[in-house]
Amino acid sequence: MIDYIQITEVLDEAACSALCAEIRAAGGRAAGLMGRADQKPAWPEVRRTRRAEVSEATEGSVNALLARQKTALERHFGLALGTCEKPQFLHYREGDFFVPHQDGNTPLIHDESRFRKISAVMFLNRQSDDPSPEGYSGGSLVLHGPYSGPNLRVSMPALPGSLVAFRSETTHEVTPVTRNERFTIVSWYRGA
Ligand SMILES: O=C(O)CCC(=O)C(=O)O
Ligand SMILES: [Fe+2]
Repeated sequence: MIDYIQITEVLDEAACSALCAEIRAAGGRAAGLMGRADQKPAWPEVRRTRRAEVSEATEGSVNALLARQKTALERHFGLALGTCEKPQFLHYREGDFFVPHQDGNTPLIHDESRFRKISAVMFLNRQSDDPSPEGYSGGSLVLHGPYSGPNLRVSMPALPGSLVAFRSETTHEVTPVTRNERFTIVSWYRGA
């Protein structure tokens, strides 16, 4: 089984549109991977997406929103959670993706990722196969079952304004965007 929770309507339509516009306008830079500071800044074979710097006010309101979801997530996952990492404001264009990976809390590597307990993704625009100008195609967030179990793949419903959360050790990927632009915000809750 893959354990995740989706909380709908954490952002309303107007907030989603404003965030997409701010992220698009910010331009952003190729997003990197967590790791040592001396590594190359981007890994286009592994992760291709832009990461935008938004205003302090926007980042502050997203931090507050993430803090408000904490109790529901603690209850769902049976974990005591602490603070969230600095949220990443992501802009995927056609062809952008993130290969299957874990965000942290695995016994694989001794870096900052070991403090991540719960990964959270907020969807800011709609995934749709009709050619609507606001929607995108492809770009599914897919969670994978653990390697010791059956070969499970579950696509998360990309409902704009919703937040999806899962344990950071869960393998997941973002399949390539095949049309238009995809906008998400991601962050990680650390343990208490
Ligand atoms: O954009 C997404 O849906 C998820 C991105 C992701 O997996 C990550 O940033 O670690
Ligand atoms: Fe991830």
